[in-house]
Amino acid sequence: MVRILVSDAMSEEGLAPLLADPTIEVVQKKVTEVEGELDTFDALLVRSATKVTEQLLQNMPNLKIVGRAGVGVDNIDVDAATRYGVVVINAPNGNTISTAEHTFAMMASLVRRIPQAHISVKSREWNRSAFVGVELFGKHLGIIGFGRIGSEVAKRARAFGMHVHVYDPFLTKARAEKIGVDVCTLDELLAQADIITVHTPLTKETKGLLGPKNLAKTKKGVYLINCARGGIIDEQALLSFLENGHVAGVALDVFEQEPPGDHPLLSFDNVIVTPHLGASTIEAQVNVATQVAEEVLKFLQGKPVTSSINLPTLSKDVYEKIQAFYTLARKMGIVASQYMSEPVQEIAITYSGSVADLETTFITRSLLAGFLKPRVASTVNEVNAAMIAKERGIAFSEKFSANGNDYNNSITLTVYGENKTFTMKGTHIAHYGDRIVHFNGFAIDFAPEGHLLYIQHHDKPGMIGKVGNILGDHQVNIATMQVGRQEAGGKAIMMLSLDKPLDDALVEILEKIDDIDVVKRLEV
Ligand SMILES: NC(=O)C1=CN([C@@H]2O[C@H](COP(=O)(O)OP(=O)(O)OC[C@H]3O[C@@H](n4cnc5c(N)ncnc54)[C@H](O)[C@@H]3O)[C@@H](O)[C@H]2O)C=CC1
Ligand SMILES: O=C(O)C(=O)COP(=O)(O)O
Repeated sequence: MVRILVSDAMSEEGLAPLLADPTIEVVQKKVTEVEGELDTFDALLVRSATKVTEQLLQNMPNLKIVGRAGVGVDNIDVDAATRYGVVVINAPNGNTISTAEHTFAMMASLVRRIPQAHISVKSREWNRSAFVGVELFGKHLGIIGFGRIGSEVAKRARAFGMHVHVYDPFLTKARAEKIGVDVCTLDELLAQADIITVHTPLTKETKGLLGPKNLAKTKKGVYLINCARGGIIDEQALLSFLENGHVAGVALDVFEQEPPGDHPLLSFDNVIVTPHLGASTIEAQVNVATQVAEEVLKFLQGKPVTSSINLPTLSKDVYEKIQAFYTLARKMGIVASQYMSEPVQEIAITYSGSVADLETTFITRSLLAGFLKPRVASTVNEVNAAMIAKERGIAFSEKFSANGNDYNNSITLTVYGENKTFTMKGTHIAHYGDRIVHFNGFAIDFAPEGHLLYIQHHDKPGMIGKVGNILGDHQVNIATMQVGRQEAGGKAIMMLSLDKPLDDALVEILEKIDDIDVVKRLEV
């Protein structure tokens, strides 16, 4: 039974695919309520409240995937998750419209002082002159961060007759032209805007983006809005610019600390606030929960996920094309790692023929994961394979060749060790399967599967018989046997597929046979 912990409030309708699956148990509780059983969960679904720290990941050794029902993953230690081989996915567009609408609601509320007027009337006052606002029409709106939400805000602003200025260092000219916005530098935006709204993620670069220096560059009487992440507008700096009257008003949905407690910003009449409600609509919550539920389900069924933060993104089409090579590469990695039972410095992979045209990042990661698996105690998979290889000083490279070298497709793997170099070549043949067609300098043809026994010997009459007799005497059945040699009477190899793994004693007996140089068990 797969166990999924849903530790923040999530739409039941969205979670339906998981709740309906009889092989899955969904536990909807806070982390603190299940401390004794954290090691039993396979998946963790969160919103922004749960902090997925390295400590929590350590306490959940069975965890395979974290699903964020929303956009921001700043509450998840993605680096640590990657190190532990845990996939992190989010639901990137389910709450875009809701957050853009909330931003706009905040903007209108801010300039027309609706929350303040509301409190006044509820207090039985009728003070029309105290709540004179300004129009949005004709004003200059500065949007910092022009991704999904920023661009939806821009559409709405244009419908209100506003002039839109955008700052986003990663926005391509082509996209800006297509949307028809005025792209400017941050300084230009700060100087021109009557209202500034931020829609970036919280990163090292955006933390404090609107701090004392940049706030000083804004127009006197500017309005500021943050419906993205607390800290993009520096709260301390904001206090002084409100105190000196430079900033006319602020709308905040998010805070550096949530909840903000008794924060001095809350005392200002011209600061309006909501408790991180950007994504809090029925529609957005169904959308994001559905997106993560479907993705987690796919992942648990071994299918590719499309919204991973720490894995290359794969569409279903691409996955179907690479699937066979992904499996072949994994097996080649496992075999090579056992054959090269010594420290290695470099793994070079050449993709030839039809496979060279495919998205190979994932195939390479699969090969690396296979290679590292027998060597590392912790989980190793496509998420962390490249990182673990780097940590262990193993360089890897990919080369591509249109020519399949006698095969429609092939993957050639060369492993450079401290004392020797090992090469193998594999191919995938439709309706036939994975074959290793070159091994350690010998042409051969075997399936990289099950309990394999590799023997390197001198090409002499009777060698096959000797090996066969010893295995037979010890009740080890040989399922298949392939042989290869470089030249008659020279070096030769046998690759046997056995019905059960060989024990150490039998390996020693085989090693003692005259003219046998190498005996290696390869478990795939
Ligand atoms: N208040 C709420 O409940 C919600 C808040 N959010 C937050 O809104 C923010 C934006 O979300 P999306 O639009 O979906 O993300 P997105 O990834 O589509 O857009 C972010 C944009 O910021 C830009 N950017 C990155 N670094 C920048 C920098 N240094 N300066 C200027 N631009 C920069 C990126 O190029 C990108 O275009 C995120 O922080 C997200 O967590 C999202 C949903 C709900
Ligand atoms: O999606 C995001 O980034 C949000 O900020 C929404 O947060 P929430 O899921 O409402 O806690």
